[in-house]
Amino acid sequence: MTKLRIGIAGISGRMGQLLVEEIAAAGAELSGGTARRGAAGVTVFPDADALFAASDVVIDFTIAAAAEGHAAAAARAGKPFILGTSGLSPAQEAAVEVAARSVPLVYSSNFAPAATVLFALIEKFSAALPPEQFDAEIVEMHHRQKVDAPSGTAVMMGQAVARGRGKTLAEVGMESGRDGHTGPRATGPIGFAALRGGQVVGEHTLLFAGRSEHVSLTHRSFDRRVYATGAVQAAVWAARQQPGLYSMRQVMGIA
Ligand SMILES: NC(=O)C1=CN([C@@H]2O[C@H](COP(=O)(O)OP(=O)(O)OC[C@H]3O[C@@H](n4cnc5c(N)ncnc54)[C@H](OP(=O)(O)O)[C@@H]3O)[C@@H](O)[C@H]2O)C=CC1
Ligand SMILES: O=C(O)C1=N[C@H](C(=O)O)C[C@H](O)C1
Repeated sequence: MTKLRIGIAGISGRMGQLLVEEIAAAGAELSGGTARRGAAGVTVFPDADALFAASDVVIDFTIAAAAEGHAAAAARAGKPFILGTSGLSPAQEAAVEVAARSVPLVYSSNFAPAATVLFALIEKFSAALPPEQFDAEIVEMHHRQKVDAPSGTAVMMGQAVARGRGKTLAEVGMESGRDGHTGPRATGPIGFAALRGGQVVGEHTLLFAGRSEHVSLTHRSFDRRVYATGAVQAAVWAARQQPGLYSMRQVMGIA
């Protein structure tokens, strides 16, 4: 049986290096990757088009500015695409949605299984805890190298809170990085705070703060390999799908 050939955009990165190992562990074949300064021991292609030509599926953990072009390259090649990069702007996400009209595209800012389950739970909590009674606040902490804030996972948590309340995140609003004379907290918007320091892999807490009680939901990653395992699982799954934009919840079969 021929092995699934998986390529990695950003093969030299923290996630890219772990993906090399997880692709082998899954019994798939590494086609190679892209890396602007090269990478030892793997095939490095000159650009994304060459990477897609040599791959059955490509996984992207790069930066937002590059991810949009990689999604377009997926559409040109007609190959499934797994997008883990966070921090995309609304315009960049719109470009990803366009690409997903012609190829299977799994997009998630967190491929860890327990985080994926948590998004589903958050919707249920939020549907039962109305904004007039419970303020939703999200606090995240990451390693000092992280370049985007709030994290993609924090945004996905916010989206899940909004969905549970029958709205989009844009409709409920985000209050990010409060500073100075902010006035009292508004009813409805979701608060976001980002801490950066050391080598924290990823910690996220969603707090529902009511007048007389609080409930908080926390996810902690101790090893970023958990994301690489999930992304490879998504790649194997996407290779069998029709074109469309998919979530990790769909990959895992979580309603
Ligand atoms: N969805 C999830 O589960 C997870 C998502 N992430 C996200 O994945 C992304 C990458 O994280 P991480 O691996 O820690 O980051 P790194 O900085 O370690 O790696 C980023 C990679 O992107 C490449 N890159 C940078 N700029 C460009 C560019 N302009 N064009 C092409 N490639 C580029 C770099 O390669 P080079 O410089 O060699 O070209 C490098 O290999 C982040 O957005 C992060 O938030 C991280 C963990 C889990
Ligand atoms: O940059 C990281 O490291 C991580 N990024 C993702 C995010 O932005 O949520 C996932 C995880 O938190 C690690």
